[in-house]
Amino acid sequence: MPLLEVKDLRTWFPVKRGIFSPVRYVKAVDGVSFTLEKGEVLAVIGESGSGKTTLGRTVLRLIEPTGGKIIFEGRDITHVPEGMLRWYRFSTAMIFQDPFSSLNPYHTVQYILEEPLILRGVPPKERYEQVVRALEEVRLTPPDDFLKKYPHMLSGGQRQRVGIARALITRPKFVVADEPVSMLDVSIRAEILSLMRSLQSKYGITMIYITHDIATAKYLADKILVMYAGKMVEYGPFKDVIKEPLHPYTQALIEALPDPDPANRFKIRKVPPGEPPSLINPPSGCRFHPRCPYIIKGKCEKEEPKLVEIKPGHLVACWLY
Ligand SMILES: Nc1ncnc2c1ncn2[C@@H]1O[C@H](COP(=O)(O)OP(=O)(O)OP(=O)(O)O)[C@@H](O)[C@H]1O
Repeated sequence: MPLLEVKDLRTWFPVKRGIFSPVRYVKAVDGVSFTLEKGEVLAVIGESGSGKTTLGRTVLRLIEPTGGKIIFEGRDITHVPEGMLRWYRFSTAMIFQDPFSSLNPYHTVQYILEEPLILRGVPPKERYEQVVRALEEVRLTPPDDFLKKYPHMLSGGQRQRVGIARALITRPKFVVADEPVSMLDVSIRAEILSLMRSLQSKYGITMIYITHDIATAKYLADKILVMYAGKMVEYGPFKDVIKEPLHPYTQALIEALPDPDPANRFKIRKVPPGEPPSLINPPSGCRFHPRCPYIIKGKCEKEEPKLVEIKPGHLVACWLY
């Protein structure tokens, strides 16, 4: 049994312009499906506004889904009321993008780490021991140097280590990490991602890693799900997708990676120009068609492509296949 199954998930936000105008929807997540076995990491990739954060928050049931199903450990939790979600809250955690605003500035590191344990009724002595161990695990050592500090006394990287320690201190089974390194200095990103990978594999945590930067996914991802304008356009094992990206959008994301070879620096790349489309009024047919270099006129702008399995576990939604 997979740890997490997400089927045709939809999260639409109603928007109303005036009293008499009809309600329209921002279709932030529009038909996303994937499966995660225990200990697997799924990277969710896409440009800003493609619905990645909404997907992560919906799966954590921080946003009410509009449709589809979320099944965790075989239990359908899609619309379970908050009062009955305690066990799910205790099994899950989130690592946030912004380590500057996600930690309470008035609390010490010790309290920030203790708080989730207090909520779970862990006695004080055990709490202290777990906090010290958590600081050691995220390499904030010696722990005594950090216990009494406040977030503003730490660097960005140190704060994100506290954020990771806080998310993992309760040993969650499933974690959503939303752009955890995008606000950090480039020089420390790899270190933080490697730390996350080592803790994730040590504790067999199942994880969704959200990023707009496909290059950072290599540190963590077993699988990859590429989102464009609320839709999943490609999904499969990380190695297969990177080696042979099928969707023109995935190909563009991979080509847009900085090339370490200076000889290739001035090579013209196939990055499709333009902006991600509006989610209130998305393009007809394939949502990517206005930017696609391989558009099939008369088809792509009219009919929406369905996901098809090209190789075992490797799916793409594109009329080229
Ligand atoms: N509560 C809300 N009400 C209305 N629209 C929303 C709400 N939350 C998100 N949206 C819209 O949903 C779309 C997807 O947003 P989301 O934050 O999920 O994208 P993202 O891919 O995570 O982008 P980013 O990387 O910029 O966070 C955006 O158009 C956003 O404006």
